[in-house]
Amino acid sequence: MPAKPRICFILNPASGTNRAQDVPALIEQHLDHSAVDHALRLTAYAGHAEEIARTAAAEGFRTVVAVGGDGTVNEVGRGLLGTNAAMGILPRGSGNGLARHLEVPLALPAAIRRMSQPEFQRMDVGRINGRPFFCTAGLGFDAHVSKCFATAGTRGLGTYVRVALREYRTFQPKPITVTLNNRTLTTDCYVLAFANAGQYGNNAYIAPRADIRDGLLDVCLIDALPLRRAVRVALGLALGDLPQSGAAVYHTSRHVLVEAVAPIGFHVDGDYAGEATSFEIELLPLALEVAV
Ligand SMILES: Nc1ncnc2c1ncn2[C@@H]1O[C@H](COP(=O)(O)OP(=O)(O)OP(=O)(O)O)[C@@H](O)[C@H]1O
Repeated sequence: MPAKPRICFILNPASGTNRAQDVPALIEQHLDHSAVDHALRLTAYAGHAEEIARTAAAEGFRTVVAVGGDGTVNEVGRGLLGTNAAMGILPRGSGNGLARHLEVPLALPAAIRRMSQPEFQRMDVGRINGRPFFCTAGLGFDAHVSKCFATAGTRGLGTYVRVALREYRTFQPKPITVTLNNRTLTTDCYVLAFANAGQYGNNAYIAPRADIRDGLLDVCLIDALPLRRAVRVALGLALGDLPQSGAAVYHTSRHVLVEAVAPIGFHVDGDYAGEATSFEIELLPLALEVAV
């Protein structure tokens, strides 16, 4: 009898707002143990999931599952790039942008059952200044909010909205030069988002037309955000019609360069990543296999 495929679940106990869920018991109960063997490993610190994922791939696990939110997905995905293992997701974060884009069930029992007999597909991967991202990366206000969110004490959509409203009162855009598709554009950067998948998480659609397998990033530019436009952007994020609203400008590209006079903060899959004055954003076509 051929050996059963092996799945390694990597659980980030710090992810999400509902930490009481008993993930090991749910896996015992809902995984089809006649179809797959599994291991469960816990992260002990930020960045640990990348190491565990790389080791699991080297040990021959067919699928390595990020049990957490987009931060955990980013770490596991980073660890799996260039390996033969596919990434699965059990969504347990507060936003779950990539899981929602890939239509992974948000209820853990259903997501676990699906891992017993997944469908394997490949997806594109983005990179900003050498750091891989799987869902979105960006400069400006969204990065600033992710920095404030990290120290807000609570998580979830409510905290995110509260922090964004507070910071909106004082945030100032910065001048940048953007080069893409053989064109150079001088503009202000309130938000410059690079979307591999369509949403930030929580069904906030920054680039609803993004296709994770098209070999292109959807680039969304908002140069200024006066109140009326801010209301339209918020509605556009919620309704998924931001491209049609006229409140943001869109491009698609495989390679983008950004130069700024003053340092600008950036985020990688929703986690604040520091400041820089030069950015190179690239797309790696179909660089990761996913189990969905
Ligand atoms: N054992 C740990 N202790 C503390 N932090 C950890 C641990 N393991 C991972 N982390 C960090 O926890 C952070 C939050 O995780 P994650 O992004 O998965 O959840 P989330 O923020 O609730 O979800 P989302 O990104 O979907 O909103 C990640 O940046 C990750 O590096």
